[in-house]
Amino acid sequence: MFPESSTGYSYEDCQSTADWLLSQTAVQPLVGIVCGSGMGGLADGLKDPVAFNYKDIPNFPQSTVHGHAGRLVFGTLKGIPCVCMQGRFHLYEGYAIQKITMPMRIFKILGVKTVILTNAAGGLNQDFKVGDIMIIKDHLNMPGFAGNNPLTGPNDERFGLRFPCMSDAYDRELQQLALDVGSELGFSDFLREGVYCVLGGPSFETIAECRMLNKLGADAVGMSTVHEVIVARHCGMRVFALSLITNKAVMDYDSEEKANHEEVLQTGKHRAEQLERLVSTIVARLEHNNNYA
Ligand SMILES: O=P(O)(O)O[C@@H]1C[C@H](O)[C@@H](CO)O1
Ligand SMILES: Nc1nc2[nH]cnc2c(=O)[nH]1
Repeated sequence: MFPESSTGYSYEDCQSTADWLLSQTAVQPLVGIVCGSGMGGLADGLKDPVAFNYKDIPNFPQSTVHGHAGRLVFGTLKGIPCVCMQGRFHLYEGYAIQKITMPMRIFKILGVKTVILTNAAGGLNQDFKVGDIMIIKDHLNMPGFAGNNPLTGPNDERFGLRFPCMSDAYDRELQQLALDVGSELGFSDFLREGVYCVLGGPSFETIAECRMLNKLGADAVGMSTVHEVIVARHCGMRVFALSLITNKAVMDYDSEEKANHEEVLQTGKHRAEQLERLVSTIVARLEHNNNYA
């Protein structure tokens, strides 16, 4: 039904990839970061980086999308040991959903307690502007409605429960921390909260689809993150996620705007500096609150 949908990676496969990585770096990460389209600069902020190309990591898929470098970078951010995916995997690249989410299980075995995910998204909420940063408070999992969920297949209890709860997927303390940090940094004017909806992509949405998603309660639409969140929560890591609103979803038949990947990457560059400050300050505060887990 879906690409290789019944064949995930076994616990042993994930363990051997994690062991391989740990044998090559002294960094034992407590925080895992996933960079969205055009946001790879987040990884460049890591001190004393040790980087691996995905093609050199056993069992790892390859990045195929412009704006996703395809490197796993270990290092410290404000003194906190981190691992950063400079490039993620998407359903539309043709990978099985279990494959695109496998790095979350590697994070878990590496010792990561908190995962911070970023993405580029189209703004459906009419109050949002291009360049806004939306703290994700909840999601709509459209591929999941059609039966494409990363936890499909045999459940290995070493990762987590067969039926994990998702009503607490996005950690509320971390959302509040991000609001506080954003306010201190003077970012409140472009910091928002909302619901992210994932679709399969790679085509952008029609006008009718955008209108429908907005009516269903989505504030932003994209092609990632939710699958990773489900797998990260399944194995008990705390999750914080944010969307950079890179373009306004087209909701009006008179509009001349057309969604395109170049605009997405451009907006990422514009907000890169603030995004990096927001994320690194949140990471630093995780230490102060001692709230890794
Ligand atoms: O990896 P993210 O979700 O940031 O990437 C978004 C979705 C598509 O991959 C791409 C469209 O421009 O950006
Ligand atoms: N599906 C979707 N993904 C995006 N990623 C960045 N912008 C968009 C968008 O408008 N729609």
